[in-house]
Amino acid sequence: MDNPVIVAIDGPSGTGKSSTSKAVAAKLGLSYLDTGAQYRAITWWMLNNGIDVNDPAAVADTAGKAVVVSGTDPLDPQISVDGVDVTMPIRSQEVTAAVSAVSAVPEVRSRMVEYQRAAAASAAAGIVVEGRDIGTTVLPDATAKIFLTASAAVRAARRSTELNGTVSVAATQEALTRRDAADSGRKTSPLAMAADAVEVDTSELTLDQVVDRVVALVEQKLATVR
Ligand SMILES: Nc1ncnc2c1ncn2[C@@H]1O[C@H](COP(=O)(O)OP(=O)(O)OP(=O)(O)O)[C@@H](O)[C@H]1O
Ligand SMILES: Nc1ccn([C@@H]2O[C@H](COP(=O)(O)O)[C@@H](O)[C@H]2O)c(=O)n1
Repeated sequence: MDNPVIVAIDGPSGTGKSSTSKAVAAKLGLSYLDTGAQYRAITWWMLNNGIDVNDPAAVADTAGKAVVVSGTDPLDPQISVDGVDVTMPIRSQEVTAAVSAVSAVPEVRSRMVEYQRAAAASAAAGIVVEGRDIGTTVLPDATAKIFLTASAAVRAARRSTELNGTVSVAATQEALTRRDAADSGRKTSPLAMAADAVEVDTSELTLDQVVDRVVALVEQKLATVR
């Protein structure tokens, strides 16, 4: 039997990782894991339990207490913490503003990485895993590694459209640039492109074009290893 296919899709905020990863997984018949949702879920739990998310010692002390369970169906990705479905609440502005501080704490990362490697190991056909450090740290032996990029202006415009213009493009761009700087600047497994990843700039591409390009890259890789 063929080895499971592991696809790592990393990149800055709003470059299209989730949209692309779900579609690629569905097309290739693979599982799907949104690691950003896991960091958001533990952040939601900390905020909900009155933990000061700007106090790394308090975050580290409580990092092991929450049980995060991620679904891996690309057509219906769900996530829960301590049995509470948090699929929607983890997208709040409050969680988005706090998540980079929580994800920078090494104790949080080591727990999430355990979950992520376990999900990859148990995906029978294989899995598409999206995040910031999948190709560099979590799954360095992935079959294919993609690093999605797009200009900050394009990302902000797309996100603002998604939010029906309720947040201005300028404020959206400022927030995503700040989050990228925090994620790139942290000590433990920062946002970075793996040396053997292929960069795909999505600025001028439709989602369908990005998906086709990523599927082609995975198929090319598989042709060389199988
Ligand atoms: N190629 C594309 N063309 C147009 N819009 C796109 C494209 N890719 C993604 N989008 C849109 O851009 C927005 C951000 O996409 P998505 O949530 O997939 O990015 P992300 O990298 O997972 O973001 P985050 O890092 O914040 O989780 C969504 O509204 C999505 O529909
Ligand atoms: N592998 C990862 C994935 C995410 N993060 C952190 O989570 C935040 C939210 O991620 P989204 O993809 O949902 O936007 C992100 O800003 C990072 O702080 C991470 O550290 N590592």
